[in-house]
Amino acid sequence: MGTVPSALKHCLSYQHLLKEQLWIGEPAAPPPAAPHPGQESQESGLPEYIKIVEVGPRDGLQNEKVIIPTDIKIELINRLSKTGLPAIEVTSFVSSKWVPQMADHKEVMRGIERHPGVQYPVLTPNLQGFHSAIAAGATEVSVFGAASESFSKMNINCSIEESIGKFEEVAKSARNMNIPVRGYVSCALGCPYEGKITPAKVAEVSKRLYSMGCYEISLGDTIGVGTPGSMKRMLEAVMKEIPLSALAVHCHDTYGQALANILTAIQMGVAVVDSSVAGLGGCPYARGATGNVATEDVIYMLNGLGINTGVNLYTVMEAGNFICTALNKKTNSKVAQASFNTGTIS
Ligand SMILES: CC(C)(COP(=O)([O-])OP(=O)([O-])OC[C@H]1O[C@@H](n2cnc3c(N)ncnc32)[C@H](O)[C@@H]1OP(=O)([O-])[O-])[C@@H](O)C(=O)NCCC(=O)NCCSC(=O)C[C@@](C)(O)CC(=O)[O-]
Repeated sequence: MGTVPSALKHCLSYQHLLKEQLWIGEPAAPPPAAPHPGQESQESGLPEYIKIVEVGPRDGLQNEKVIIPTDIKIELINRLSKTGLPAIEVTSFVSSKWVPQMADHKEVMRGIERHPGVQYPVLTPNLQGFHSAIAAGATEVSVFGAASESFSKMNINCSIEESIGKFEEVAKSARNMNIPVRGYVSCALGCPYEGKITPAKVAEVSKRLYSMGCYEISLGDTIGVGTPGSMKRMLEAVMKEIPLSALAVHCHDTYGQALANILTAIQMGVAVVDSSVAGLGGCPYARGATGNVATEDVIYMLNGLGINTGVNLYTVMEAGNFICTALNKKTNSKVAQASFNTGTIS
């Protein structure tokens, strides 16, 4: 390399490292038998396995200004189903007047190819949504509450107390049909209308969702304002009420803190992480909030920590490329940006 300028030297060696897959990570083999998230810990104390819940097709696409054709959504989900992801949130059974981007929920649900071992949850805010979801073939649903009164009102048009009543109806019907229910708590680290939310309020709403039978509680940093400090304080409060094995984190990346917040959560033992391919998304009721942390970036970090996810990073990047091309937008995943720029993926 005697005459190669130093900048180019750096570039060559960077590509060499990528080729060796030191950073990208070998396509991970799926875990031998679907382990319970967080069941085992590494010597470092970090979980051996982390379950990634892909929320891009719902949380990501609900926030796009244009209405995305149904066949593009179906193709995205079919591609994601082949990556090893254990759970892909498909759509929402909400009012099409409120969220027109999800109006084709039935067609999407009916159109996707389901892969064995993959869960396909959908959002259902009330019994009406639950019954439509089941009629369309849903086998898992999520209710979505908030730790902020104002956000609850803006998002689902009712108070926290009223929402709990609606979720209880969903949980009861789901129990009778053996349908698992996941629960979200939005504004866990801050609210777009009220600002600060106390960890005690997050713990209280989480406990109510868990007590009604939600098997997992996903704690949403809806507007991405959290920091590792506020994540730690919030989790400490919630962990007093709910077993760690039932907790997930759902971090938007508005302030660039999502990966740091996720690392904090997994250091505390949380073993379920929500993320969105290409970092798509936001929330229609949280103006300015950017997308979820990119799935590609989470897998890259977890690969580097030696944590198994069973997910193939390359195929997720390809799915990300597919949807970004369809939307004519740039990926928000730093890992995908770096890999495409260096020609590792073409
Ligand atoms: C919750 C509702 C439906 C209440 O909506 P509402 O207007 O209060 O409901 P209503 O019971 O008074 O009924 C009014 C109309 O809505 C219909 N309706 C009633 N329920 C349904 C339903 N399930 N599906 C379809 N239609 C429904 C109902 O049939 C009726 O229709 P009309 O007679 O006027 O023609 C409404 O407020 C809504 O759709 N909100 C949208 C909520 C939403 O999707 N938000 C974004 C997802 S949450 C999120 O992104 C955060 C999360 C989960 O990612 C975590 C985080 O980041 O924090």
